[in-house]
Amino acid sequence: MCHVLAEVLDAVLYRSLRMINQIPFLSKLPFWKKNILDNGAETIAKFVDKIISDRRHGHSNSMSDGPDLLDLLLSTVDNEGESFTNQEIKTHALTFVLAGSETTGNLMVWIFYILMTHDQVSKACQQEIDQVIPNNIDELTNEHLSKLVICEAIINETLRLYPSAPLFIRRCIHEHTIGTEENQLNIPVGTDIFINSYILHRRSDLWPRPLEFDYTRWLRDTKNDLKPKLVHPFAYLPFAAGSRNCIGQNFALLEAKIMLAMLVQQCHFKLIPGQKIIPEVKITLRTKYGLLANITKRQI
Ligand code: HEM
Repeated sequence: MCHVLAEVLDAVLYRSLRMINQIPFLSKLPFWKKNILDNGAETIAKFVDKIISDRRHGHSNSMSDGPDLLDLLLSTVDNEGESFTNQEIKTHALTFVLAGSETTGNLMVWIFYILMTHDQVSKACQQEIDQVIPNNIDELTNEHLSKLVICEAIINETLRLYPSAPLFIRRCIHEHTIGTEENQLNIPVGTDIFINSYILHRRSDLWPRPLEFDYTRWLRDTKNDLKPKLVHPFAYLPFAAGSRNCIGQNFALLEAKIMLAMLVQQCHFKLIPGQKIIPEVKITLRTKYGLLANITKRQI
């Protein structure tokens, strides 16, 4: 299934970047990886149908302590007592899996790439975690997590240099004219605009020393605990913005902080030398050839 998903994501990206998916007439023609998209979509739909049907008939259970997302989707009713249809459950479940797994997974890869290549960052991170989190703890509490300010800053800075979802599209609903008097650009209603946060986050007019990994730019004010103000409200868009921004952003940041804290507390990571680390966009921003590390248990 992973192989099919990867192929479909690849086809979606190929078609979106060539504007094929955005033009209804072109999107129906049997070219440009359309067969991969159609066959893949069918395979994935069957796979998810089976998961839903197994859960409905009690052949599978939530693997967490309480109900999982699928249980919630199956049991939710609206004000009129109507449940979600199978199609709606399938769409929501798939959206959450697709939007929530590769993005956070790739964020963790980039965080560990930074830690393994930036000694000072790694030391500061480990020191903070060792200070805040007792060795024998089973579960992190909110109190522990809110004290991990360096971890928070490292996550923010990693998402600046390596935003895991670097491309998103917005459609213009009011005509706009942007640019300078000599160099004006008119954007008519209906224009699809690709926003590239990878480039946005590296703009030297918005970020001092834009290519340098400097987590201290995100450290909160020690007196009032406020985050530093951005030079422009839309200078930083790892989770997009507006009414269709990432619904899972708070969950993702919390999940990333917990994983970072537990892994750094328990393990030692060393980059295997001689690797080419090249960022590649396949819907999400990943390392083209993976990231190999030696992981050993820390003596604590
Ligand atoms: C580091 C992790 C994550 C990043 C960088 C990220 C980024 C984004 C971005 C940029 C969008 C906007 C896409 C667009 O407008 O086309 C988005 C949408 C979305 N994300 Fe995330 N995301 C992350 C994690 C998650 C998680 C963990 C979940 C779910 C548990 C999630 C669920 C969603 C959903 C459902 C949408 C669509 C919202 C809508 O259209 O109204 N994301 N995400």
